[in-house]
Amino acid sequence: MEKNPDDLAAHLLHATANDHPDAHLPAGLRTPLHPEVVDRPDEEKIAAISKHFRAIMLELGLDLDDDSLAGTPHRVAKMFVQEWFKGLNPAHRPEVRLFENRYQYQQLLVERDITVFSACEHHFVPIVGKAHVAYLPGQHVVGLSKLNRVVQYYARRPQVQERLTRQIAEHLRLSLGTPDVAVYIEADHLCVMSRGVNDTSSSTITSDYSGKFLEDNQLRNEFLRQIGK
Ligand SMILES: Nc1nc2c(ncn2[C@@H]2O[C@H](COP(=O)(O)OP(=O)(O)OP(=O)(O)O)[C@@H](O)[C@H]2O)c(=O)[nH]1
Ligand SMILES: [Zn+2]
Repeated sequence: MEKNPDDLAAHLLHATANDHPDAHLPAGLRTPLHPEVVDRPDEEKIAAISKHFRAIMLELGLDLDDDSLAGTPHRVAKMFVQEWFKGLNPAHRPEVRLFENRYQYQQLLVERDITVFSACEHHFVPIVGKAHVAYLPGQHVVGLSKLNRVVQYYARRPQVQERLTRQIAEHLRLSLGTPDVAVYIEADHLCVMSRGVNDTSSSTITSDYSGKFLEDNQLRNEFLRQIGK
């Protein structure tokens, strides 16, 4: 039985300010958030982060009066709030628009090579990679760009790749109203490449298969073939 794709939209519509922004996801998949800070306006967050980052730069011994460095605390704060971590703000959660599947397209649909820019939550350095997502349409098809937008929404947070993969898969299952979803992410972690073990050649692969992708090896292999694996 297909779940009504309006369920997620209805839930989000009725979510109150006190709800966790990931309240639609199972508890273990929610990004750990501090309840009092989530609702602060962007301008307040940028001002506070800017102040703290300035202190970090001073501790490093940098001259904040230098004309090239003077604006850096504000630049970094703006980048964190409005770009790198914009997925922490539920105002940026994409609306997943569905269309009636009048043409009865029922084969595999793959959106491949979706750019992933994220950040490792342990070291706050970039995770860069590609996501490949697929689903089997039922009564509805999704506007293609919404698949990219869902990936980007969850990527633009401090992350671990496993949770990112599972959040995307769960969100797609809910919003598409089908369990037949596959998510595959391959990414380079700057925390592994540029420090610690300093390994510039290893990369990390994660995947999430559900519904027919779990039951049907042929379908899963076709997905993997289509993404060049
Ligand atoms: N499971 C998982 N681990 C990650 C991810 N990104 C980074 N890590 C790891 O998080 C771990 C943090 O381990 P710690 O031992 O606390 O940190 P550390 O001393 O900086 O570790 P090293 O990187 O080994 O120097 C490291 O092993 C990282 O490689 C991710 O997406 N998933
Ligand atoms: Zn890291």
